[in-house]
Amino acid sequence: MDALKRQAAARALEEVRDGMKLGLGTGSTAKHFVELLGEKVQSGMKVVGVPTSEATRADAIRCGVPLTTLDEVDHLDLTIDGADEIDPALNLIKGGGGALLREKIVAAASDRMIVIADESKWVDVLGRFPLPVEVIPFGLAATRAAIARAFAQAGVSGEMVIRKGKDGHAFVTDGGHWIVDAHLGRIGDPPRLAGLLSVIPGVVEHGLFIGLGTSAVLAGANGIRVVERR
Ligand SMILES: O=C[C@H](O)[C@H](O)[C@H](O)COP(=O)(O)O
Repeated sequence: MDALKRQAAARALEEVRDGMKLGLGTGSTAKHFVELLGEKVQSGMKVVGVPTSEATRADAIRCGVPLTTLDEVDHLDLTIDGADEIDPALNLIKGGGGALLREKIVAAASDRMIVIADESKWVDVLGRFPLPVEVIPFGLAATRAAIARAFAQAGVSGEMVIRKGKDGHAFVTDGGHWIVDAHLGRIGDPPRLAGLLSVIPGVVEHGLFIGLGTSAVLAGANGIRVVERR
């Protein structure tokens, strides 16, 4: 599996050109990309990256990839990031690693987003992977009730679980928020659910990425395929 992730990362690297401003994703697949990009930088390629998490920032520094911020540059040429699920419309579930908020800000500031993954992430319908919803701890019971109402309106339902860290306490994101993982099974209309969740005051962001992925690089036992968003 790890070899497939690296193959997808290597294929995406072929799209990187000298002088590009890049969004650097988070997770085990994106980490391969950062490492391979670091090798290119060592051999002379000039790029600059905006990391989507503190973990990726540390990886990029370790690999010698020059970094900037979205305060210093207001737009990026290309973001390369992993995903937890990808559907045929290139709607995504992201946030398995808790980085969805910065990932979405960075992807939205990019001209293109290439999603890199092994084939196991490709699904007909999103939802088997629990949907991460990043929330403010204040007023959480009220926010959960509002999320449940949004689920009902979108025709989905399922258990909501507050994500725990390794220490057994609530997992805290880089932004200082908590994550509710919603076990929905099947999300029939991802854009509708995304819209309903986005207007809930206590919801900071959710893991549905709609219209952000421009292509997906999928590595499987039979090779690599590239899917462009129609
Ligand atoms: O918050 C984490 C990110 O959305 C990751 O891109 C996603 O969870 C996929 O990670 P991995 O490449 O480790 O499966």
